[in-house]
Amino acid sequence: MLLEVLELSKSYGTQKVLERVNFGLKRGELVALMGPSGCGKSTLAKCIARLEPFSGGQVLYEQQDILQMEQKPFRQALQYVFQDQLNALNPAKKVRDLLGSVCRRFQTHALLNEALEFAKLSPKLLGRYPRELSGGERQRLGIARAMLVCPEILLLDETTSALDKKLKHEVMQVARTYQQEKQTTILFITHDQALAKEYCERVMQLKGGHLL
Ligand SMILES: Nc1ncnc2c1ncn2[C@@H]1O[C@H](COP(=O)(O)OP(=O)(O)OP(=O)(O)O)[C@@H](O)[C@H]1O
Repeated sequence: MLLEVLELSKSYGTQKVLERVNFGLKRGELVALMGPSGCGKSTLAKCIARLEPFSGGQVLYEQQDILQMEQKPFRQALQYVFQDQLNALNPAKKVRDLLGSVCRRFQTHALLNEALEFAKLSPKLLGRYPRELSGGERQRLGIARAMLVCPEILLLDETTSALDKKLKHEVMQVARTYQQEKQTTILFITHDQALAKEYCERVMQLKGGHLL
């Protein structure tokens, strides 16, 4: 297993959101995480991405406890793409700089064109601010930024929910091509059962704090 979630529990105050959740992700898998609104899907992804502390259990990446990993190798291993890209992207930076800062940080300039192509983003958009993009373009920009890091694991949190049918499929095709070519492991959080069935190898259901 590339990633193992063991007995993961998480509460916000007195509200128990996740109770002893267990699952594993193999290298190169595209897996959907579904469940009713508010059941804890984003919370689970954020715990795995170290964006939320968890109350119990462990997450192992290649058998290492993620909480023991240094920040840089951890970010290199795992990228989380937020649901709300308008808030996730720095509004003062143009697309070129938003992508460039990732390239500089990870010295992967050669990947810029590849990421643009993968994400079906026109180079014409490089001079625009995030607010000057459509919702779909912003979502794809979020994915392109994460791709530039070349992570082993991508967590896509409802990256298609605000999009129309055609764009949903475009985003999923981008994700699946990337997964197949790079053997990236993708956890795709969605409410869209048809999309999950069409693109994902398996579907996990979260309900009442447990995986069914
Ligand atoms: N920072 C927070 N502080 C307190 N409670 C929170 C916080 N974040 C989420 N919650 C609560 O935890 C529960 C799970 O939220 P979460 O966002 O993980 O659900 P979700 O399954 O991703 O929902 P959705 O499908 O609607 O996006 C909800 O009851 C939510 O109100």
